[in-house]
Amino acid sequence: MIPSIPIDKNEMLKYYKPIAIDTHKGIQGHALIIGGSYGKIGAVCLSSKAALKAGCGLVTAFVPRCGYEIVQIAIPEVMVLTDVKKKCISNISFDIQPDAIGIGPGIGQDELTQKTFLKFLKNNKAPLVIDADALNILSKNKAWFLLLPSRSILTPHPKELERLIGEWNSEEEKFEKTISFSMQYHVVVVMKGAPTHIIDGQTIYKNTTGNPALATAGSGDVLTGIITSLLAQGYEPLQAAILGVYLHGLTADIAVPKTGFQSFVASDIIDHLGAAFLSLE
Ligand SMILES: NC(=O)C1=CN([C@@H]2O[C@H](COP(=O)(O)OP(=O)(O)OC[C@H]3O[C@@H](n4cnc5c(N)ncnc54)[C@H](O)[C@@H]3O)[C@@H](O)[C@H]2O)[C@@H](O)CC1
Ligand SMILES: Nc1ncnc2c1ncn2[C@@H]1O[C@H](COP(=O)(O)OP(=O)(O)O)[C@@H](O)[C@H]1O
Ligand SMILES: [Mg+2]
Repeated sequence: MIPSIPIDKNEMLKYYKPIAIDTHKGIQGHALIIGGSYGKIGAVCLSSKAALKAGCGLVTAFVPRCGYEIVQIAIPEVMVLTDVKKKCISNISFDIQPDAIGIGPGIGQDELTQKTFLKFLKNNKAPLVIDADALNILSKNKAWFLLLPSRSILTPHPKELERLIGEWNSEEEKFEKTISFSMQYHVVVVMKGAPTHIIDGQTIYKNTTGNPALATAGSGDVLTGIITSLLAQGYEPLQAAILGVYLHGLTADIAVPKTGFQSFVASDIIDHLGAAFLSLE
């Protein structure tokens, strides 16, 4: 047994900050979600909507041109910026100042996308959540890890983790390698799975919420949106990762008695975020 700290309601109540009575959208956090490619704009819709529903004041999505109408129609509350290219992201450029950026859902691995991702990392100062193909691009270009802001949050599923740290022969070895990785690059690693563990240097946190209903397309894209939102609202990276993973899992625990396991989809996570937050009040 690997010693870990349970992520449960008691732990959450240490971190959770209720919304201030006099807040307004301008100080409630602005999250930017960068992602999407032809056929995978849905990933950005899920992340962006989740970011809003996790409490951000403002959310902007940066997508290829083919995603413009899709995001505007799917989620009118989200602002949209578009790349010059139609089907993939080729030039990440914006004149807003987001409080946190989530990058990767549905972004693909086109050569142009890889190039602009490098340029983005060289210039970026905002706190980051890195997911999906942005992780896969980093795995292919390991020198780029050094460009990540300290305390960036990485959210790999097991296959993405293997691409990042290499194969392991036992659970112990998987944790050892992830701990070394977290310490080497000063990043928080959300090791998604059943259950999800969060690694911050030598400390391991183990989530206690969630169930197999979450084994559904887009479930990780929603998690990226939630964590980016919490980061934009001023939670410290480790707290944003822990609270995000806890709330994400809790939505499935709340929803399953109504939806069953089979018919629970990623949008149900978003729909049950309100109930998950209320359980902390
Ligand atoms: N509606 C959409 O637009 C969607 C877009 N998506 C995007 O699609 C792209 C590809 O993502 P994928 O994750 O499917 O592709 P990957 O190739 O990264 O991962 C799929 C592989 O990982 C393995 N894997 C995944 N979870 C695992 C687990 N818990 N244990 C063991 N093996 C596991 C699978 O068996 C498969 O071999 C990403 O950019 C993602 O954001 C997906 O999130 C699905 C929904
Ligand atoms: N059996 C399970 N029990 C609990 N959580 C699960 C289970 N299967 C998947 N999940 C969760 O669902 C999410 C899946 O993320 P990911 O594989 O990135 O999905 P996608 O890329 O389709 O959005 C992770 O948060 C993971 O922990
Ligand atoms: Mg994913």
